[in-house]
Amino acid sequence: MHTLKNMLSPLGANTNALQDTLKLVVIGGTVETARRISVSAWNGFVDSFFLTAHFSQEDYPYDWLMHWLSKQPAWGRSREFEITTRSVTRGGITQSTTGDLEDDDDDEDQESFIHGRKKRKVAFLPSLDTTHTIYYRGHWLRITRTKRYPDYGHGAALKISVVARSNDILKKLVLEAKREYEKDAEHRVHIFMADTTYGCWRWNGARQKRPLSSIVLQPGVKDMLLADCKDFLASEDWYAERGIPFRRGYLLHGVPGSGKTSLIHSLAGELGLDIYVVSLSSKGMSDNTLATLMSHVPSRCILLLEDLDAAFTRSVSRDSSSTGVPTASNSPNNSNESDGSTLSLSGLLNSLDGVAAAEGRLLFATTNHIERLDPALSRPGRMDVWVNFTHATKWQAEGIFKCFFPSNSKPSSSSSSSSKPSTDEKTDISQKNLPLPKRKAPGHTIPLLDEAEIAELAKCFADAIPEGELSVAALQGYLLKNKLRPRECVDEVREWVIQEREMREKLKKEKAEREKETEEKERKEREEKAAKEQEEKEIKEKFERKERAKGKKVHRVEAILKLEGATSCGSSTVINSSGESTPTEPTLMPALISNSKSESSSSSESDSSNGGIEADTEESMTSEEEVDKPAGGIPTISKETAKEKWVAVKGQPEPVD
Ligand SMILES: Nc1ncnc2c1ncn2[C@@H]1O[C@H](COP(=O)(O)OP(=O)(O)OP(=O)(O)O)[C@@H](O)[C@H]1O
Repeated sequence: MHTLKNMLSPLGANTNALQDTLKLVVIGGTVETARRISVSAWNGFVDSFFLTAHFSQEDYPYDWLMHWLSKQPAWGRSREFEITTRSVTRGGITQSTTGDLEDDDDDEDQESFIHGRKKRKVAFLPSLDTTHTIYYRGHWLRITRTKRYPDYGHGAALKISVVARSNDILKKLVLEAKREYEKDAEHRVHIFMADTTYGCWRWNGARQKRPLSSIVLQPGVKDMLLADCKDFLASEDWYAERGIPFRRGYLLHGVPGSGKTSLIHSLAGELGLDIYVVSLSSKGMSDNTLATLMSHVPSRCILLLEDLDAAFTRSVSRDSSSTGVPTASNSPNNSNESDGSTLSLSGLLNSLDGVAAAEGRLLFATTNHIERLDPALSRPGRMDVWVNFTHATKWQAEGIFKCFFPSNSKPSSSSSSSSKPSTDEKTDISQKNLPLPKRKAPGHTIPLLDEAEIAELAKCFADAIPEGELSVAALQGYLLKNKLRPRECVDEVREWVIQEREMREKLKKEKAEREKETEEKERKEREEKAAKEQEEKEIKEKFERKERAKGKKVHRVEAILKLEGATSCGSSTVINSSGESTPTEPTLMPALISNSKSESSSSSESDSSNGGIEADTEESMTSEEEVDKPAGGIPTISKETAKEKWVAVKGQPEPVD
């Protein structure tokens, strides 16, 4: 300090202020350094005593823990946290926590609406990049949530540290979180979609399970499928013993709106499996991407390939060279051309059952056009069970009517016989548990009819529905419109069927007209293209003929000059590629040069002397004559020479066309 004082003394009165500033800087720096040292020492201490577990968003334990954390009362007291009304986890479960902003006395079972909109509940979560401490089973947990790729909006990670001798506490924590997560996710089906950009699966939401009884199919179909799936999932050892790949494929094909997708969703709920959806025609799909996706499918899940035929409007051949690039003949959808999709059928087949393909999954594929599928794709081993979905039968119409209208559970005495479906002998076991009497009455008032009346109405409804003409989705649409008027719905159904028919006829006509117009347009385009091509061809031919004619002239002049050179004491002429000649000897040559040089002009003169009748295409003929008869008829060489020249020209080999 003394030295500093000595150094600053020449500065006079300002010295004191400067000294104070410097003192502050030195003290501040020392304090900050001490703080940093103590923080890093503390971190070192913590790291050496704490057990730390890391959880990545890409894996399930992250979801379990986030779900568990969202339920911890500690967040209600925390001074820094994140509030969200979005789904807390991949499970899409928004939890009512201690910090819930809604009234706590809201009945869980009661639907709560404000102005027709459902009230949103909020969840409290650990905020990003902050370390939170919560107490769990006699231990203090330090929890840090970070985002690894903030720019991409995903890739979060969780770090949990605890002071403990063994990692039992962390194991207990993860198990508890898993149990709670699974309990809450019990009533939901998780959907994952293929991300073709990154070649990974993205969680797309969790849907409420759909009861299998709400799917109305011909008797026995659902039972058969459910039993088959259950049997498969339970037979891993059986497959292993026989060396058969542990995979099973189901091909659901048929008309649109017949319940293919709904059935898969329902089966997933029944079997407790997640659904992994791949749209083969999506942008950027390639053999490699598909193979990567398939190799990351978990062992017990449903893998759904939607609209299988759509992918192969681009590639119908099993040829390994097939790149999936559309061709004129097999590509009705030319927009695929530039979508970057390079999926080939062989690529798909390899990813389905190649060495890297996942085992233990149930493969479901849907298509509206089974006839478009390559037999290699639908052969047993790839697609073991085929189910055809048709338009609604009367039996289905009756079933779906019963699904829509609840009845009070007391059957009337008069109707026990008529309450059975008309085709009672075909009893679908899964259809027995239709949720009719058990269903909770929603907010709006559906008149509760007794079972007998419902059965009667359902039968009348089915009678009015033509067999195999309308889709179940169309029937559902009609019933939805009349969901509060079961009786009127039946009274008006015949009228609706007529309207539907008319509408379908109209749409069919419009479609036919559109197709005709498109065809006409395409035909015109083809014709225009052909005409253009023809025109271009003609121009090219004309040009080539001209070129040939020029070539001939050059040859002939060369021949003449050679001939002349031979007769006139060895004088020589060099003719360059453009047909111009360069005399090396003056003897006789001026006349020859003028002859050869004036060829083009003489040609045009000759043309004009013919009154312009000879067009370009005839130019070669005219030129030939001109070589024999020089322009203006003035002989530039002697008769004898001309004769020799004629002989020489005729002696030239004709150029091959
Ligand atoms: N057999 C059925 N039982 C119950 N509901 C059905 C049935 N078929 C269709 N639906 C209803 O129709 C709607 C469309 O059904 P879904 O999407 O399952 O048909 P899809 O056959 O998969 O059609 P697409 O081939 O066009 O994909 C759904 O809301 C579903 O509830």
